[in-house]
Amino acid sequence: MLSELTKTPEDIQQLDQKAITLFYKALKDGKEKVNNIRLMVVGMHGMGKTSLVNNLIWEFRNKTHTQQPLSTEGIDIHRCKLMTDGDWCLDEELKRVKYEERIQKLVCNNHMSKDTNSATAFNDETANSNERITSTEDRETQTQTEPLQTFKESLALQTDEILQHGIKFAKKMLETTSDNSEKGKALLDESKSEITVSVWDFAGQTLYYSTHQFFLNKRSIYVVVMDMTKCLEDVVSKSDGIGIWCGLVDDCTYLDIFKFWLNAIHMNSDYQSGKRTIKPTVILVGTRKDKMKGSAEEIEKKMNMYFDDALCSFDNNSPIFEHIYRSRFLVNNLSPNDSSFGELQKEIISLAAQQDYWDEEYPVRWIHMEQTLDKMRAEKLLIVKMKDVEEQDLKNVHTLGKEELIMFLELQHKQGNIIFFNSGKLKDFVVLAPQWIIEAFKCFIPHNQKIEATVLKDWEEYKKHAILKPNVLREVMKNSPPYIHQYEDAVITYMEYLNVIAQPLPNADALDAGIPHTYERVREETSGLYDYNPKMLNCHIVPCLLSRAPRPIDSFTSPDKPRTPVLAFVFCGKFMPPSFFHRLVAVCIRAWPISQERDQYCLFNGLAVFDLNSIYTLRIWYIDYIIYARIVCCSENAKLDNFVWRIKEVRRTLKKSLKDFVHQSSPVFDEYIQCPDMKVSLHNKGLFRVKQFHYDTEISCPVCSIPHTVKRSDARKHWFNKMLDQNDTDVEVN
Ligand SMILES: Nc1nc2c(ncn2[C@@H]2O[C@H](COP(=O)(O)OP(=O)(O)OP(=O)(O)O)[C@@H](O)[C@H]2O)c(=O)[nH]1
Repeated sequence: MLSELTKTPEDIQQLDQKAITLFYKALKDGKEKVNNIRLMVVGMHGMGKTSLVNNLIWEFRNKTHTQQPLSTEGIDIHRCKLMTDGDWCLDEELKRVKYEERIQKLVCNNHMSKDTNSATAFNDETANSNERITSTEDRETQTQTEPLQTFKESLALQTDEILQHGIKFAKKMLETTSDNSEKGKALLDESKSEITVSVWDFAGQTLYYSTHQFFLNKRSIYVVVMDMTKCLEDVVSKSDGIGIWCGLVDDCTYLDIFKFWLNAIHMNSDYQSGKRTIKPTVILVGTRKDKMKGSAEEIEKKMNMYFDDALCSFDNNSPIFEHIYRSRFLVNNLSPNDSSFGELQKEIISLAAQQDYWDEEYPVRWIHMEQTLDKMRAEKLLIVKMKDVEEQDLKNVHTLGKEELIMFLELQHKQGNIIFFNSGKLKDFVVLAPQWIIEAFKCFIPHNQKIEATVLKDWEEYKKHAILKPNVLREVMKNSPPYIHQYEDAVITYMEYLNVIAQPLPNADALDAGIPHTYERVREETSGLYDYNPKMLNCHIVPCLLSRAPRPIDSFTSPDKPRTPVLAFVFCGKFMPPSFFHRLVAVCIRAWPISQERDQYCLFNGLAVFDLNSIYTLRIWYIDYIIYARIVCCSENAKLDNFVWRIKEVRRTLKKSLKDFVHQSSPVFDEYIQCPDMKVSLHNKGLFRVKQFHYDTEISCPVCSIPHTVKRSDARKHWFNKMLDQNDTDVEVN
């Protein structure tokens, strides 16, 4: 019943009962509506994103701001607040006042609640019913929660100090106003506003796709920026930043880039099929209006045609359309006083106000911890140890205690403000500035680092074969900024978690050569996968750097040897970021030894081979939006039927990993089997949707020269369970 009065954050509803009880207890001390808008400005390098962001923020537009934002090459984040006229100004100097006001409000509310106790009584009653549900668990949490009265008293003691600050602030603002500054007046009026906008200016690195899950989420409003002077079909030239684009496709066009961003937004949107939860969050913005020819009406029409053409390249029933907001904007960034910027600001706020998360309520007593994190950020800390956060918590007026602190951090993570995982080694760190993760990723990408002569040879091997030996890792760390190398453990842990790097297993030869067989087997709960950590093989592989071109896939298999049909994971919307394949390779590297040919790992750009045992190997490769897998036996006498349980296990590992990479519950890929009679595996030919065999016992093959059908039993042989014949559902193919 409490949730009828309180707009419970959706993220809370997904927590367990114990955490929910803890949250409601925290709410009893006061709650506040939180309306933070995350605005993600995305698009390719040079499209005009930064210029657009500058025109949206008062200080940048009027060039009054000298202080550099917390910035990395990857993303600039500006925290803004609304002024009375709807314009946005930087929030930095107001932060302290904002916290004080929020606390004052809590104190007032609590005083009032002494007189009119109905709401609290209701809360108490509901909480009591919660207590009844989880009585034993709750006793534990109760001991961690400071009594409400003590909290109120400690706040009351602080009230004077808070008011003093409030008065000081008011004076300061009046002084500004006496300078006839319109802005000063507006700020003073509006300092009560609860709406904040954090504007994220993304550089165009598609290479960092593995990290996008931390930035693109369902709690964001997106502005996708396109330069109206670039034709959709034009190939992006190297000087336009293809290095940054980094091989998503060769010869990629502006249309590819547009589609890349919309697909990336969709994949990270937590869209649930069937539940129709997509609400438009994407605003399309065209830049360089000044360079377009024609009347105002004509150029508006051209902009609409441009975006219509771009959107029409998606399939008819694509969910992408549901993300797109009806209003589009055309701007000239060189004209800061153009009214379109104000209109865009208003549209962003109104769009955010329509989202499910708008007006969600959070405990006011979390303000201190928010402030603590902000203070740490102000000290330019991008990442901190969890124990430091715990220490700070103890110093706060109201200590949250470990359990509530963890819940607070997990929710901050879900909102995209920090990165925090309460599991494995990751729980020892709190990433205060999510862009740190891009910095960490970047140090593994060779650029013009100065390399010690003693390491040069291994460095060259790293660039060529993506093998990161400990000395190269040390060198990479040495060359990185202090906030990276001082946190080397965290860098490695996060990069392993993201499957950017992986430690290989020793293969059978290495074991025969006397390398001890006792691996430390660590279950990383965060990845859900077993992570063998053979200490003696201390090197890592960085799959996204694999550049060696593979031989044709059929040179790896012979039609005369026992082999499974080709299993294909076909991505919906004809889009799969290459990083999905790289991450899958990382998972496989941890699961099975990498096959070797003439003492070289069989790892290529787009293809990898693993030893499942001494005679069976797994090949995985990808082309465009399809990932393929085939298991092959090198002994003519062996029977695949004797290996069936391992084959199914391999499929489950591949499928589960791909599912984990996608941050939404609706399926984004489908499983297909290639015609088992095809001698040579051809890309996107002779593929049969496995679920189709639920309805059909055989399907005719349109590809093979000799007309034939593919039988259900043949299609499902090896990779799938026989029981599928009866029990397969459309949701899960086991
Ligand atoms: N004529 C004209 N030039 C523009 C417009 N918008 C941006 N520019 C220019 O285009 C260049 C690139 O603009 P940026 O805003 O830095 O582009 P970006 O997308 O942020 O690029 P990255 O920061 O590299 O990702 C700058 O020289 C801008 O002055 C526009 O509307 N009209």
